[in-house]
Amino acid sequence: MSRRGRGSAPAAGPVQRPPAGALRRTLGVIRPHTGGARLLAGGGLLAVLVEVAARLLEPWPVSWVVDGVIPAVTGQGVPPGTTQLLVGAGVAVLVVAGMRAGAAYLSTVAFALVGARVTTRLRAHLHERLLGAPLTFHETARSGDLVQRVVGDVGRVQEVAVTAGLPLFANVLTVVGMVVVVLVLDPLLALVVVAVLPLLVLSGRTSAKRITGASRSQRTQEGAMAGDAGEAFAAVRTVQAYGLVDHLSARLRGNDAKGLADGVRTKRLTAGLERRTDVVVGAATAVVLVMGGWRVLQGAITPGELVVFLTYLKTAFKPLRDLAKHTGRIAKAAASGERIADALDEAVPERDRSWARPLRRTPGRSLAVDVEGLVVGHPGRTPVLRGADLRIRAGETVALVGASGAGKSTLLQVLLRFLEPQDGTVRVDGHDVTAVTRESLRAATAVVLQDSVLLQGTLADNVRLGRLDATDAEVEDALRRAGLGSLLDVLPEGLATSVAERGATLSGGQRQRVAVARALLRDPALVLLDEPTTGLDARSAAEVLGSLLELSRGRTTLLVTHDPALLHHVDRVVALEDGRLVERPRPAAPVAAAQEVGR
Ligand SMILES: Nc1ncnc2c1ncn2[C@@H]1O[C@H](COP(=O)(O)OP(=O)(O)OP(=O)(O)O)[C@@H](O)[C@H]1O
Repeated sequence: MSRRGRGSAPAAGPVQRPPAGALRRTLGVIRPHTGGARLLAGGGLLAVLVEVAARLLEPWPVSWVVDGVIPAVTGQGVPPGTTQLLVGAGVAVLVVAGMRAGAAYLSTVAFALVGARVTTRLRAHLHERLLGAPLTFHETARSGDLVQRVVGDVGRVQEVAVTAGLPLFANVLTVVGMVVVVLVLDPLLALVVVAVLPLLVLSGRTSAKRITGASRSQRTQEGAMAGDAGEAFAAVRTVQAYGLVDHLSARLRGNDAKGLADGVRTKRLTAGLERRTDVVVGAATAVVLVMGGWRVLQGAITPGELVVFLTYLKTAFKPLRDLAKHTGRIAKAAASGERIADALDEAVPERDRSWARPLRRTPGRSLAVDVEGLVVGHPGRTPVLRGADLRIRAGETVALVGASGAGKSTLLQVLLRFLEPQDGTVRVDGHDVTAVTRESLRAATAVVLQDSVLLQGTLADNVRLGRLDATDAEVEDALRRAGLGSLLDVLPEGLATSVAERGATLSGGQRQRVAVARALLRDPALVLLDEPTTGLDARSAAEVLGSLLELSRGRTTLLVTHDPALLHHVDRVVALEDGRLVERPRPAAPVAAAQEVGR
């Protein structure tokens, strides 16, 4: 990933983007996924309002008691109805406490549910978008960093939205409510409280900017680290064989240290903000205490009302201190939200042309392929194919040979629409590939690559990736046709045998045949094979060859290979030379073929 450091160039130091922008982008990312959770959010909001009202009512029974008992304390006798007042105050405290507890519980549950629903949708959307992104995107992105965004960053946004966003919202409402009540009681005293607020907002804003910057940098480091770790685990055999464990661990430690430094900076900034808030609020309390006492002496307010003032200030203390704490956490979540927004912005799905139509195919019928004057290259590079022509009749098998880097795999990428022709045309069954939908073209095609990837799951699950609705019988038939019948017979759990991640528990040849079984299940009209036997020993290669012949029989097949043994079995051989395709005689014997390919 490029622009804002998809792990490659971590953004460090001062902030490049104001937190308001980061926060706005985060909210923009969340908003489309809130549909359906709005009713629940509305209920949660109502509960928050009730909780805020309870918080505002809380000190009033105390005020009644203070004002009620003062005459007795000052020797003016016990006013009538004092007992009822005391009992009433006690009941009121109980009612308000119950109201507050119930409302707080309901709002927490409601917002936790909203958070979970929205997050599930956002995560699924991000995952789908990234998985469907063009290969050019994935060529520069690091998979570990993308995983970090899908799992870690989305999780952090959710966690903070529920545990900080909600309290922050309730706290802001509480402070506003308190200011209103205090204004009604004594505008002069209220002025002191109101004067403090802009100070707090200003200091919060500046700190939030810095915290977002440090958090963003920390998250980028974490993404880079996830990228490093993901690559290392994926290549664990090479890492151990080359004795690279210490080297790669040291690299991870280096990245970790940089990330931790940013983490400490974030903590320092947050702690600074919280302590500044303490001092400002403490100063405001001192002023209210002095001025409040003076106003009571003047008779402007009652002692009970002064108690309300002071209780409000004490109660406001907590929201304000929390406000500082939550500002920091929200700034961190905004940094995560930005990373999600960046990924969504950059992983723009490839759109089919507006006139593109699905490729219609009749089951069992193959498709002819016509390549005419094809010019194509990788983004930012000079074209690899420069005027290539090729015609493959329906059902024909053509081998494509050529030196390493000649552009053989590039041609397959064009046939799969991973790359767009810069000039010339590629037709499948007479239709220009750019005028058919990618989905239908790929649905008609099966691919077997040099190193077939298996996913965690059972053997059947892995074959079924070729066609998700295939029955067990169809899966078994495909495996047997791919030459894995004897393996299936000796496996105690048969189709239900677990396959380790990336197929580590199968041999290279078996993995390739599972991939062929997967392709067979698709009943493809076009088969693309990219060096399917490379890296296998002679015996495994011969076994895989058998399954490949079964797959290509009667199907239009383009086979990229360096393996002379495969060339006997094809109808024609074409070679890629200087960006063009030239017909070659089909070798008569493996030795001759080897010489031919090795030219
Ligand atoms: N994603 C990419 N981005 C930029 N250049 C690329 C990319 N993939 C391949 N290339 C370049 O395009 C050229 C053709 O590559 P391609 O993989 O098609 O060759 P090939 O004939 O299949 O080679 P091999 O037999 O070694 O697999 C090479 O010079 C390669 O460096």
